[in-house]
Amino acid sequence: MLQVHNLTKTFKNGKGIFNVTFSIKKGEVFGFLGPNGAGKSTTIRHIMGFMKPDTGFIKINDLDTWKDQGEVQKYIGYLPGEIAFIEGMTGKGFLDFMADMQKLKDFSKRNQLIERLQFDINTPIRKMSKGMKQKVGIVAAFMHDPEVIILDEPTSGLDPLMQKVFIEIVLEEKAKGKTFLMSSHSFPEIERTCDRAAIIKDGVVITVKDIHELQSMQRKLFEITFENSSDAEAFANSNLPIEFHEKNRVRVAIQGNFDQFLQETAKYHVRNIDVFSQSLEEIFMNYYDRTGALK
Ligand SMILES: Nc1ncnc2c1ncn2[C@@H]1O[C@H](COP(=O)(O)OP(=O)(O)OP(=O)(O)O)[C@@H](O)[C@H]1O
Repeated sequence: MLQVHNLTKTFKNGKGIFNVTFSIKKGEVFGFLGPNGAGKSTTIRHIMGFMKPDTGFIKINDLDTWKDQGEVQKYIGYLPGEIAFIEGMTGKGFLDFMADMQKLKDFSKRNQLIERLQFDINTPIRKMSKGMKQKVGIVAAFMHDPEVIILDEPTSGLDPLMQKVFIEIVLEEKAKGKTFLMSSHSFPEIERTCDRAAIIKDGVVITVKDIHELQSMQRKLFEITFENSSDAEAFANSNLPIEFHEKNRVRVAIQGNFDQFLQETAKYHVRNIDVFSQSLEEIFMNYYDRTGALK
């Protein structure tokens, strides 16, 4: 459905993207993960046909996104990282403008999205918070029912409740067979929606992985407070990877295999458990460690 092949763009300062290659199947939600400045937006701008690659190509439905730009756009819904709104417009003004460009006839999806995302379309955009602007952009990306939806950091600015609504919308569209590319630097967001994800750093795709494989790379720290210090002592003497032990508190780092941890914990009286997930940056570091050469 979407093929990115050997895409290279070098900016004058030497930064850019280098030999980026991946492909996305129809009906797949594909995550594009990387820290700030990794090259996510640059890749997406090429996919949208806004930039001409130095080398390589992108195809959507067998159309070249640079050469057949006009044709390709009909299939795509797009949420940019930062939306350039026209000065003085309201949310409604912007959505009407986009609906005109998309030659939208049926407004039912648009109305339904506005209701679910809960915002007032009559507010002038310059008075909107980042999250509200993001909602306007999400409606514009989905309302014409495109086959392929490309989202550049879609949940930035959304509160947790709205992030949840957004994820539900993505999963519903996925169930209808829509294809997604979604960039993010948030692992949990990608984890809930994506089938596979590419990790990009310094303009280079380091790996493309099944999301379950990525999840198994994520270490979780459990800090357990036991009812008494003798339980904590016994737990700390198990062969689990203990990071810290003091009085009745023990911190253990688990990666992938939770069974032994659960069995061991269940032997004692537990007062509280706090969980800390490894950040994306830490997963990257972990990944580099494992692959040596990338260190
Ligand atoms: N037009 C440009 N001219 C020069 N350098 C650029 C240009 N556009 C992007 N870059 C550089 O290319 C690199 C990749 O930027 P890009 O915006 O694609 O990253 P990103 O992964 O989307 O980051 P973020 O998460 O911060 O949005 C960065 O080092 C950026 O400074």
